[in-house]
Parts: sequence; structure tokens; C-alpha cells
Amino acid sequence: MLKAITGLLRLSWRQDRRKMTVALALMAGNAVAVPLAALALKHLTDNAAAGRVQAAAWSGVAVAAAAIAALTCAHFAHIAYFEVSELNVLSTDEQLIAISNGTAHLDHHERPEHADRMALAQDELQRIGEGLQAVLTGGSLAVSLLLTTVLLTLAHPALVVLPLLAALPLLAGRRAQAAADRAREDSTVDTRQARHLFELTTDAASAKELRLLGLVEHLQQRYAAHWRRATARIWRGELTAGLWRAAGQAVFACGYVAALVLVVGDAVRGHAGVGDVVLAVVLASQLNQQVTAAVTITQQLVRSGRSLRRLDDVRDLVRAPHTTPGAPVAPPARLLEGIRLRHVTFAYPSAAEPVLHDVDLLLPAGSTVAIVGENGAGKTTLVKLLNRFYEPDQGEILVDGVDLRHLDLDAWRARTTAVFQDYARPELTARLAVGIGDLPRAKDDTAVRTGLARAHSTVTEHLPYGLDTRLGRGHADGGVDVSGGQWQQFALGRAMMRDAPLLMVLDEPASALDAEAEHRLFARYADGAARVAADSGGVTVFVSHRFSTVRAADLIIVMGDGGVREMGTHDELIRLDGVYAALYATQAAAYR
Ligand SMILES: Nc1ncnc2c1ncn2[C@@H]1O[C@H](COP(=O)(O)OP(=O)(O)OP(=O)(O)O)[C@@H](O)[C@H]1O
Repeated sequence: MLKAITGLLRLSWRQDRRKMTVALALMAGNAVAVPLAALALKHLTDNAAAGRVQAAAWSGVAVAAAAIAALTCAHFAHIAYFEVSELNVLSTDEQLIAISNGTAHLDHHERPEHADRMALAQDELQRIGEGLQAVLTGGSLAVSLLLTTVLLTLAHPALVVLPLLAALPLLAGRRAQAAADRAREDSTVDTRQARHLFELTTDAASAKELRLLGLVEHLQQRYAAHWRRATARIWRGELTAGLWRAAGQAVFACGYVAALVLVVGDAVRGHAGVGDVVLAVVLASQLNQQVTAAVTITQQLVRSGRSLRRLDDVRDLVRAPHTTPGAPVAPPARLLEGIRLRHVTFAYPSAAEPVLHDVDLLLPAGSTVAIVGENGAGKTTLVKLLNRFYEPDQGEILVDGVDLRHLDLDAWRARTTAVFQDYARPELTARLAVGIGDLPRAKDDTAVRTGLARAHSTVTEHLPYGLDTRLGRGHADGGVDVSGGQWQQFALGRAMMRDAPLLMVLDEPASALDAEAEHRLFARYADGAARVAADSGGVTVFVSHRFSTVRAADLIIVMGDGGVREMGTHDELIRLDGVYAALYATQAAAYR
């Protein structure tokens, strides 16, 4: 908890020192004012009982002043730290984004725990705003408690025990919070499943399939089952937490009653004045409120500490950034030989079996290479290795003879471009949705139009405001919903923004098009690729399931059984009469 407090204070101090100083001063004022009001009340009572009118009047003024200070200081402090709290939320969100994207690796994104931890961190970090309030109120409470203890001891030495008893509800409160948090955590898998099912059943993309397959009721039942399981777990956790809290409060309540009996007894025996009784009654009831508040504050602090630790949980999954052995080498201006995979073996970090085993091949400079193979054969994995999202466990990838691991990663990425199956759908203007393919020229209309022309796309011509059209529904002034095929064209345009890439990956970039349209696209694209290849010797890698498209490639790689099964031109592979020839014949027959 101490780490959470210092972490939150450091974070807030960085946001705005002036506002933090004001807030700290006002909270200190609040801390002192509350017990002082009780002390002033004791004097008021004693003076009134002794008939000292003027002194009683001054004591009355002191009571009023302390009471007003207690009320207003906390209020104005809140105004001072509110903005800092909001900035804290922004700052932790930014940290989360930075951590999640802080490595060139991809594996954390592809692990289910990452989605879980991100969802949890995102949810909980929204509440980090209350963390600062908890720290300041907690600090103020600690000072108040200290003063209250001193004053109580002055009223009767035995009353020093009372604040110690206050520790029990605090400890019980921590146990309670831990139980509630554990239950929440245990239910995240169910909550995530329920959320996914909710999205699936309300998403326009799946609506058709769900109706046709008659799945709606089934999915609804599964959604309800997950939700019920999650809710039951959370309820059990909250019940345990409630029992812990009640037990803690009960112990303190017994001490409170005993304290009052003690002081009243003293007064009856004439050892204490009426003012002392008033002081003890007021302080003990203040203490009760302070303890109740302290329990809540402790819970908030534990939660804030946990929220801050969520950042570390996400950070733990994100592997260290790629390191380059030795000084990074700049990628070649022009490819002369090509990209060679030498005995490459690769297994995903979460899997035991390698997806690629001893793959040995050359993607010649300036060529168009098609990769085919059944689902799960490792085609996408191969192109992910070429982009260095992962690194081979054995073997090496050589770019004109230089190990990819020795190349300056940012410089290599700047010379590659790609369209993946799961392309991004950035809800920006049409211009930016394409332009961000080459950030420095993102707003350059000519460059954007060139990108779209290279992708043979006329997608923006059908939009109401051309390049200025806002895509998607997430805009205050309305946006345009575009189809899956149109999003894909934006992704293609984006990939074509960069001039003279050394590697262009098109991983089923035309899956939203029909076979004929894909074939035409690829044929036209191959012309463009030849032009690019003439400039930079760049390699174009095309992943497709459609053999009519594939046949035009300079080199066709057939993947399967964890490696390359066949390799050659279309004619060579047909002559070979192996897997490719058989699959080609099957697809050709289907189209006839
Ligand atoms: N992040 C990952 N973690 C673990 N295993 C993975 C991961 N990504 C893919 N795989 C597994 O690796 C194998 C190859 O996947 P890959 O996506 O490369 O196949 P593919 O040939 O591109 O398939 P498709 O034609 O369906 O796109 C599959 O068995 C897949 O389940």
C-alpha cells in the first residue's frame, strides 16, 4: 500500500505541482480543524458551566471557525485535486498504450491472457482517479487520528487504547477487499466470454449467420450462464468481504461503549469535568467516523495499488524489445540477391510444436512470390517472421546476406509494407485512413491518391465527401459506415503509400473480393510490383487460397506439414504433378 501511496503522489506531483500544494495544504487544514472543534467545544462547555460568559463566547467563535474550516477545506481541496485526478487517468491510459505497443514483438497481443489483463487494467485504471482522493483523505485522516488520540489520552489515559482498537476494522477491511478482489479476478474469464457473446449477438457482422443457423437462443443461454457464474462468484466474494467488515466494526463498537462508561464514571466520581465528558463523547464519535472512513479509504488505496499493479501485469506479458547484436546495420537501398530463409525453425512461445520446421528457401530480389497451403500451414507465420514480429528459434533470415536480426528494425520496417488478414479499421477521414501508410505524407492528397491508384481502388469516389469523408460511426458529426471490402481497399491503399519497399506482404488482401476480382487485382498489381521491383529489387509476397491468382507469380511456395512441400513456377509445379497440381485441378474443375 505504501508503494501505491508514493506511486500516486509521485504521479500526481508530476501532473501539477501548484494544485497539489494547494490541495495538500487544505487537507492539512481539514485534518487539524476536526479535533480542534472538539477541543473548542470542551472549553465552551467548561466556560459556560463556570459562568465565564466572555470566554464561553470566544470558545463558541473557535468552535464555529473550526467547524467551518473542517467543512470548507475538504471542499476546496477537492476542487484543487479533481483535475489532477483526471490527468492521472489520462496518464495511466497513455502508459498502458505505450506498454502494449512498447515492443516490436507481437506474441503478447496474440495471447488470451493479454486480452484479459488489458480489459482488467483498462477497467480498473479508470478508477485511478479516486486514488488521489483516497491518498489525500487518508493523510488527512491519519493526522486527525493522531490529534484525536492525543486529546483522548488527555481526557483519560486509558482511552489511548481506543485508536488501537481502530486497527482491527482496518485489518478486517483489508481482508474483505482481498476477498472481493479475488472473486472479481476469478470471474474475469466468464466476464470476458459474456462480453464477447454479447458483442457477437449484437454485432451487425454476425447477425445474418446467427439468424440463419438459429444460434441466437443458444448463444443467449450461454451468455446468461457465463454472466450468472461471474455474478455468483462476485456475490460470494462480496458476502465474505461484508462479514469481515462487520466483525471488525463490532470489535471497535465494544471498545467505544467501554470508553464512554469509563469517562462518565470519572465525572460521576468528580475526577473529571463536564467538558471532559463532552470532549470524550465528541472525540470518540469522531474516531468512529474516522475509522469507518479509514476502512473505506484503505479499500480505495488497496484498489488503487492493485490498479497501478495492473500496469505491471500487462508489462510482464510484453517481452523485452528486440535487441540487435552489435551495431544495427541499415537495410540495403536496393535488394540484389533477395531474402533467404536458412534452416528456419519456429514455434510460437505458447506452443510446444514448431509451426515451421527447417524451412530453406530464397525469395529472389524483384520477384512476386505466392504462398499457398491449407489452413494453419504456417503461411501467415512465415510472413510474420519476415516482418520480424517474431524471430526464428533456429536458422536465420538473410536480407541480401545480412541477418535480419542485425538490421536496424525501425529502418527495416520503414522499407516494408503489408496488408494482413486482420487489417486495422481506423475511424479517421478517408484521406488519413490511407495516408497513415506513410505518416510524413499522411495529408498529402497526391500521395494518398497515388496509393489508392496503386491499389487499383476507386473506393473514395463513392464516398459522399471524397477524401474528407469520415469513416465509421465514432464521430460526433456523423460518419459513413463502409463495407468489409471497402475497409480492405483502404488497407490496400495504405500499404501502397510507401515508395520502393524492399518487402511487400499481401496476406489474403483480397479475401473480401470475388475470385475474378482478386485475379484482376493481382494481375494489375503484379505490373506495379514489377515497376517497384525495377526500382528497389523489392520482393512481393502474396498469400492466397485462390490458384487462379497464384499462377501468375514468379515463384509459388506450397506449404504444409510444417515446411515447404513444393516450390517452383506454375508450369513447373503442374509438370511435377504433386500437391499443387492436384489442388489446382480441383479448383479449376470447381470454376468450370
Ligand atoms: N499467436 C499464436 N500462438 C500460437 N499458435 C499460433 C499463433 N498464431 C498461429 N498459431 C498456430 O500456428 C499454425 C499456423 O498458423 P498460420 O496463421 O501461420 O497459418 P496459415 O497458413 O496462415 O493459415 P490460414 O490459411 O488459415 O490463414 C496454426 O496451427 C495456428 O493455430
